[in-house]
Amino acid sequence: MSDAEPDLDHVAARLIGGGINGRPVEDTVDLKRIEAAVREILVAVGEDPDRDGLRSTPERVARAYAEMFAGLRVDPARVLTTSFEAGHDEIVLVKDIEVYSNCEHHLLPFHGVAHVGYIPGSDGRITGLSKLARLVDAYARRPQVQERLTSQIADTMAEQLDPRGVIVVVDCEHLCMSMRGVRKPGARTVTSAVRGHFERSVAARNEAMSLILGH
Ligand SMILES: Nc1nc2c(ncn2[C@@H]2O[C@H](COP(=O)(O)OP(=O)(O)OP(=O)(O)O)[C@@H](O)[C@H]2O)c(=O)[nH]1
Ligand SMILES: [Zn+2]
Repeated sequence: MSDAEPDLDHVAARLIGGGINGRPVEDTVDLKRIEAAVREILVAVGEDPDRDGLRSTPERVARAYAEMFAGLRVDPARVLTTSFEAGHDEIVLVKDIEVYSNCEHHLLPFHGVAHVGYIPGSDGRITGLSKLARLVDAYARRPQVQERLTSQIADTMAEQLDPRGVIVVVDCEHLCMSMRGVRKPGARTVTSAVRGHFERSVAARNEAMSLILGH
């Protein structure tokens, strides 16, 4: 057992509020393999992986990757299991949830916010607000594309909350477009996914969008 494993358990457990799908961390994250790969990359770019500043870098990167990709070890459906009786049948919206993810094309970060809303089902049951932010994390902490991140959040809410409608808007800057390649810092990508009532009703979509935009 390496020293890092309890940390990984802790990270994954924090993401979902307990449990990591019953699978031990060492089944899903091979820290030693990441370390070896990072060492290879350092050699390949012309660095000396044994110089003072870089000696612990492969190990640090392995731990960072395990944290950034902890969502791969989380069952997102289990994040939304806490629900409360509230008799609320209007929009519930959590906005400006910070998103940190990595694009699966370049393994470079994309960063921004998610706005996540739903209209409870006919039983009026609601979920804990923090669980919506945990759900965003569970999908963001994987190699991702923003479109899939957006629809996965919406689909899991639609399946688990049995709501009348779901709306998810994600607004991010992709570092693969800023610091390399086309080099357009500041360009933002906005994606949305609507389910149920929000698909059918322009008025409901407009209401949610004005809450998101703060009008
Ligand atoms: N649709 C979508 N594209 C993404 C996302 N993240 C990165 N990309 C894009 O993925 C594409 C990969 O394009 P490729 O031509 O295979 O790779 P590349 O030569 O590195 O492309 P450039 O970034 O244009 O230099 C780029 O256009 C990226 O901007 C995302 O979340 N969604
Ligand atoms: Zn990219």
